[in-house]
Amino acid sequence: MTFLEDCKLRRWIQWNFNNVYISKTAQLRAFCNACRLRHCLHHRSFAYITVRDRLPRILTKAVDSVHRHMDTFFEEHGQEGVEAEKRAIYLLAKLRNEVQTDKPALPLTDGLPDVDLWNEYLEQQQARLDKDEHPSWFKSPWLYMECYMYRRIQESLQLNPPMCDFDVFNEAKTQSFVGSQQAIIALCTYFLEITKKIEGFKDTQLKAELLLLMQVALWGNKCDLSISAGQDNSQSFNPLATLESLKPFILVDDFECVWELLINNKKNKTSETTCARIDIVLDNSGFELVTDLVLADFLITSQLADVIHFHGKSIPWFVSDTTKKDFDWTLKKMKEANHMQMSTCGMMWEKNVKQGIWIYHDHLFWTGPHEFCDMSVVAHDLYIELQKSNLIFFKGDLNYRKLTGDRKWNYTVSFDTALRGFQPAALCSLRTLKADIQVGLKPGQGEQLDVSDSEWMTSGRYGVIQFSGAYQK
Ligand SMILES: O=P(O)(O)OC[C@@]1(O)O[C@H](CO)[C@@H](O)[C@@H]1O
Ligand SMILES: [Mn+2]
Repeated sequence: MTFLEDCKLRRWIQWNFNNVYISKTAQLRAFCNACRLRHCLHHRSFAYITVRDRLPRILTKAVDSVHRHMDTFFEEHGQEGVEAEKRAIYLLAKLRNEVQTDKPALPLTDGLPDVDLWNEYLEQQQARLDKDEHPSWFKSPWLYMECYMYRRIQESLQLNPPMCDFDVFNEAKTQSFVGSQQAIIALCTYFLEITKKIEGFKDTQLKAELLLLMQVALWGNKCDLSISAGQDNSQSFNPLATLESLKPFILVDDFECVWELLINNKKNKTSETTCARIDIVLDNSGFELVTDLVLADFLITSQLADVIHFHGKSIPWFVSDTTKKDFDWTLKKMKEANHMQMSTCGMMWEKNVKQGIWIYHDHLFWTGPHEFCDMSVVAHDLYIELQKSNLIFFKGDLNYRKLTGDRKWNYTVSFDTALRGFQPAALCSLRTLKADIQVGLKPGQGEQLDVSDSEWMTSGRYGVIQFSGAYQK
């Protein structure tokens, strides 16, 4: 086919696609292929198994959590509280039925500030389908529907005061922290030993400790209650003891890029006025949050950073993601711990917050439906804020899916390409693989893993330290 013929064919396909002259199913498949978003159409896909099995289990646990709270609510709010809980349980059970029977997604009605954004997104999804078709749990993009479920959980509570601030995942998150005590003690003990000697450290020693603590923060991402559908998966052993054995499971290791950026920043700091800022887009509370706080403290103590900005979630999200309440509770529990190393860290961290060295944000964008390449338009204020950073760490799998748009990329597509223009600053993903999407691999690397370990993309056994530095300020 000549170049001219190829161009004509492409124009014809595009014209047909735009003019919907192709059958509905072919259109939907063409839509899937064109945007390569992952839907649940394929009954063996991880997306399908998630929506069919895991999301209903998470909703059942949410109902159980509200149920278990009934007595407390009666004591606090009397019969009005009990009635509110019953209505919330009804809405959660209705949501579970909608998921299991592939009902159409519904507009939100709870009046929270992001309602219009969510409902406009729903309208955009609808506009891509025929009039008699509707965005639904098994036919619409997995990323959107999974985020939408957590926003509907919030609606179930928001519509029934005084349930608005109830966190259906709170028990699971606090249990995850309590169950990880030994690992937290081991990590804090190690970290405090570093802080005693760090003044005399050469750059090579700083580099070695940064690598170690970034790996601890990477593997801390295994402790995620969405993948376990709420089943406890605390960190039960010393996280430092397994780092060496886990190294082969790091599929992309851009640590050197991160180190070069940070140490050059530190050396080139012109004056005391220039402030080296690092942002951490948080993921799960519990043990993973503690690994992030230790990493953040190391970045300050080593003078690789002067200020750390944390970004958490504004509502309970993907079961274990960190909210402001979780962040504050974790610092308080650390400080109150009856173990010296934990309480010492907790007091240091509370001081960092009080002195403005650590700053916490929870922009609504992080609990919205959008991929990160939409941020500069949908949440321009947040994009501008992130442009002030020297380096942004993105923790976890959901952030990785939103960074790369949850497309079915080929394994060897570059990370920069998959970001599709999302470049507020240099960024580094610390992610354990728990969804079937991965970019930036070497030729043959993904195919080899397909053969050696069929679950390599979803088991959480593998991880990446993946950097993108080409950005326009
Ligand atoms: O972002 P995290 O906590 O690392 O993982 C979130 C997660 O468990 O939830 C989704 C599947 O339900 C996937 O994105 C991923 O498996
Ligand atoms: Mn998470």
